[in-house]
Amino acid sequence: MKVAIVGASGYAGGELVRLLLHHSAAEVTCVTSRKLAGTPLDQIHPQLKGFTDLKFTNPETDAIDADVAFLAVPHTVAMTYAGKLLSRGIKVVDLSADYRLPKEVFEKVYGVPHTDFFKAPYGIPEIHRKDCLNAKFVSNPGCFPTGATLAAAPLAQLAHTVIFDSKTGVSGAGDNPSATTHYPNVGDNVGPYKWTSHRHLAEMKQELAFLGSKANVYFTPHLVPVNRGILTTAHILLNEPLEQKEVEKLYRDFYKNEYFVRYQKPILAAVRGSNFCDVMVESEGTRVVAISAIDNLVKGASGQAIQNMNLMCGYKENDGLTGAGLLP
Ligand SMILES: NC(=O)C1=CN([C@@H]2O[C@H](COP(=O)(O)OP(=O)(O)OC[C@H]3O[C@@H](n4cnc5c(N)ncnc54)[C@H](OP(=O)(O)O)[C@@H]3O)[C@@H](O)[C@H]2O)C=CC1
Ligand SMILES: CC(=O)N[C@@H](CCC(=O)OP(=O)(O)O)C(=O)O
Repeated sequence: MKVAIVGASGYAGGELVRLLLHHSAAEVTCVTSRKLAGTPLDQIHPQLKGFTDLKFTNPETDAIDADVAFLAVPHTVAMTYAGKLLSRGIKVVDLSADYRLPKEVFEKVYGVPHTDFFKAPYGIPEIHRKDCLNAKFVSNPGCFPTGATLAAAPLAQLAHTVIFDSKTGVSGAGDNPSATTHYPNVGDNVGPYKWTSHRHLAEMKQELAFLGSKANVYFTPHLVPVNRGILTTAHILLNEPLEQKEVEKLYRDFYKNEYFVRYQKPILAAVRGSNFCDVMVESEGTRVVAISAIDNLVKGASGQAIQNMNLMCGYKENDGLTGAGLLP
């Protein structure tokens, strides 16, 4: 199966190539970058030296010859590629935010018009597996909403308030340097940002509502000096108290058939490089603290995108994704 990656010079694109090396059937045949057309991929992603001879090409949709294309480009860019690729019979997984929300919500949150909207499955397979199976297009979720939704899902219907507090690694900001990601500003520091207004809040609200929740949902992200990973602490305020063993059973049951969600103490460094989401809960009556850890570039982006490709194309859901994390 031929795979194209549009936006392969970025972090998510590089991670797609790395992970797909382990897939039983997928072969990456096209990697695009406008700025680096003609440059060998391994000059930009030296971790891939010896694994590929691919060179970057310009992302002209007519020239992309593939069975599946991943769009690892910024939001508002993906919408200029998705429809054209689909009309040529190419299945598409979009890693950007362009198809995660209804049109009017997207336009409000992102402050731009959507120029090619269509409805798409929201690719957290643990929540929307049926919609992703055999789909021609899947919208891959945001990194924060993935960790947050998986932390709160089993209690969604029993809560009146859910407060997500996340710590994220710097690779979440992509490979374009900025004052925020400048080392002296990040190192030895914890930086809250968009305290009450992060664009991912809309996805979190959407997913908890989909799970039947009527809870008020709040979210504050923090930048921490690590390259990869998101640790989310969910404060889940319940309508009625629940004992520890009841809450734990709810989580274990909810995820009992899920390969990628493990009920164990979440350690940020231990999921790095893997597609696992580790989650654990502690109850103090009407407040439950649920904590999840994911790698933002894997379960939060490229790994989950491959999980979705597997569902769309009929491969085992964990094909290419069985690698363990790293610790330390
Ligand atoms: N980093 C993360 O943790 C996560 C990222 N995502 C999403 O994945 C997508 C990629 O993210 P990331 O890899 O971090 O981003 P980067 O900024 O690291 O890379 C972006 C890529 O898109 C290409 N690109 C940019 N503009 C255009 C354009 N107009 N047309 C075609 N290609 C373009 C760039 O190459 P060139 O400019 O040379 O063409 C580059 O290859 C984004 O939508 C991001 O929001 C989702 C979840 C987590
Ligand atoms: C550290 C950092 O800046 N993280 C990014 C989110 C990561 C991401 O890529 O999310 P999208 O797919 O929705 O773009 C942010 O807070 O906007």
